Amino acid sequence: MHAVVYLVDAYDKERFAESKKELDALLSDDSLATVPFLILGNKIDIPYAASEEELRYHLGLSNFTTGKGKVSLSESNVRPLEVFMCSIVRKMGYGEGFKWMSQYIK
Ligand SMILES: Nc1nc2c(ncn2[C@@H]2O[C@H](COP(=O)(O)OP(=O)(O)OP(=O)(O)O)[C@@H](O)[C@H]2O)c(=O)[nH]1
Repeated sequence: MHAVVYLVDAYDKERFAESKKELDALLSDDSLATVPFLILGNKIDIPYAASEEELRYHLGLSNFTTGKGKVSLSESNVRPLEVFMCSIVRKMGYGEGFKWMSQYIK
């Protein structure tokens, strides 16, 4: 596997704990230890949806993301991981996420 794209419903706040549990299981999977993780917070077209900061907090990623834009991690042992907010129905946000992720796929 070259990458993981993890799509979270940012509107479904009651299930953030469940999302965190699933994500933690993937993050601790040895076979995925070096692959980039793109976390997408979907449904931001709905006003009640969580903000990026809120989603990071609930998924336990507040101090864990590696930076947007071009961040070279090849010299380090750090796994690329970033959160991008999106609305799939509005076709927005995820393009930036996939672009970010593509720089880390060998
Ligand atoms: N408002 C909005 N609705 C969306 C978006 N993306 C998908 N949906 C809608 O969400 C519905 C799919 O429901 P979800 O609950 O997200 O699907 P799921 O993840 O397969 O189901 P669960 O595992 O039960 O969460 C469909 O009606 C989609 O049209 C989005 O960006 N904005």
